[in-house]
Amino acid sequence: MTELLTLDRINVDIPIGGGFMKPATLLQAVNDVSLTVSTGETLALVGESGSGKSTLGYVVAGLRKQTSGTVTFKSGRGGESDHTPVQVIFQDPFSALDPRMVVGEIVAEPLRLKGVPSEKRQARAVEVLGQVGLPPEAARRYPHQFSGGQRQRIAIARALIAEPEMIVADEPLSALDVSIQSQVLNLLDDIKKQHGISYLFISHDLGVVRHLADRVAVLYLGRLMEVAASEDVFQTPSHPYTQALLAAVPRIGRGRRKKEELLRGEIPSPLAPPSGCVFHTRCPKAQDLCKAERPALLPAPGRPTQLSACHFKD
Ligand SMILES: Nc1ncnc2c1ncn2[C@@H]1O[C@H](COP(=O)(O)OP(=O)(O)OP(=O)(O)O)[C@@H](O)[C@H]1O
Repeated sequence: MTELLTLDRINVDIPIGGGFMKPATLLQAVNDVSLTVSTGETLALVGESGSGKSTLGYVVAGLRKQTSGTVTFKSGRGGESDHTPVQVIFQDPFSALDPRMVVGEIVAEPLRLKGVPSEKRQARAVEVLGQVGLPPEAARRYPHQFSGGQRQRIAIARALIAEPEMIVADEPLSALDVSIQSQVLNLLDDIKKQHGISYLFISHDLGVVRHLADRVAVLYLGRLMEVAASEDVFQTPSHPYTQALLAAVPRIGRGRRKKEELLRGEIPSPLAPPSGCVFHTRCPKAQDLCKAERPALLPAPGRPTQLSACHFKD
């Protein structure tokens, strides 16, 4: 597989507070993140709230500028330039759709911006609505006339019409009823197979991630803790933080372990991240070295493709 997206040492620092003669404090929302996503691959970004998943997704989608580091796309479409490489699907499909426009116009909006004539736009809109399981009449209705799951389908159609090579999906299922989530999940899976699109899939739901992701990147306080194939992350997690995240997921027959057995204390303030390994304040394996030195993201023992940023990894 060829690498479609390469992130090289991405940092996003957000200035907080400050004022006249008073410097702002820099919040390191994303810190030194390097990752690749191949053509047709789904990379999931996981981690607790505030770990920097959305901020990194916005950088990939071009919605936010990184403070330093580079984002490179290598299109698999050779000489073609008339396409948008990345589209985004957000968590809340209602606020993402303009309530005053009919669905056909909403879906065709990316083509309007490119100057595609109206008739051609509408025909394409009906075509992509069909691809997400909505009838041609949907084009003439308004967003409020649809259910949450249907609205997320409309958002997916709007992303598809631009023929992206990658979709950044930021918690695309979490605002939907549980009964609808698996339908939208299956649709995303089908689209990937049919169109060979890559996903950067942001989710805190590890069950969904296990179903959809080829590889998983685990973030904590803006830093990468572990990056590996999905089955390695779920079957033999290497980093103590990944192990704690997985152990907190209830499984049939064995329940959920107590949170305090897994993660000590609260997540530290991102404005004052711990020294060395940022996870050391909550880690059951932490030793003096962890306070002093930041561990590099390196292969786990005997597992060359499973990268883990821990001095004492399994
Ligand atoms: N515009 C902003 N102003 C101030 N702080 C911000 C801003 N955007 C992000 N942050 C901070 O950056 C850090 C990373 O936030 P981000 O939303 O990327 O995390 P996340 O993992 O996506 O969390 P969630 O799952 O809650 O969406 C957090 O500490 C957040 O408070």
